[in-house]
Order: sequence, then structure tokens, then C-alpha cells
Amino acid sequence: MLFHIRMDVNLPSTMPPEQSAQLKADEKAMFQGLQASGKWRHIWRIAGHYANISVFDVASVEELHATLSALPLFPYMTIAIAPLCRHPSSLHEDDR
Ligand SMILES: O=C(O)C[C@H]1C=CC(=O)O1
Repeated sequence: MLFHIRMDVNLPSTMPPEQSAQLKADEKAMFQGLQASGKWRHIWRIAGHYANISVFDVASVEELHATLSALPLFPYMTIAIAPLCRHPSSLHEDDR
């Protein structure tokens, strides 16, 4: 199942720099594992924002929730999700 996801990260300005650096390092490590596994299929930075547009490929809504809520930055994210299905006019057979 494919999901289009926007994640906006809102770290408190009062957070100590060492804590935010550790959170970002932990997030990057988890992200790269999920990318390597194919579950986090795409990611783009939204220009001008501490936010990304991503495409997740997971087996279920439950897996999506478990994956997102395990991210180190999850407590500081606003997340918007849209489920995706293949467009009938698409030339790409792997759009699913
Ligand atoms: O930077 C972000 O957009 C937040 C998050 C997503 C992947 C990652 O490494 O950090």
C-alpha cells in the first residue's frame, strides 16, 4: 500500500542543541534503514520548510502507524497522509 505523506518538523526553540542533534542523527539512521528496506520509497525536502514529502510502501495502515510513531522526531511532527492507488492512465506498472 502506498501513502503520500507530508511531515512538518517543529522542534521547540528551547530544546538544547545536543538533544536536537541527537534526535536528527537517530531519525536519519532510522530513515536510511527504512529507505534501504523499500518501505520509505521516496523523500523530498519542501523548499523553504523543515518538512518533507515522502512516499511510504507498507503492508497495512497499522504498519504505517507503527512505523511513523516509532520515528524519533514523531513527537515533534505534524503529519498529513493521503492513501494512493495507481492512476488508470499511468504508464508506470510499479505505481502500486
Ligand atoms: O528531515 C526531515 O524532513 C525529517 C526526517 C525525515 C527523514 C529524516 O532523516 O528526517
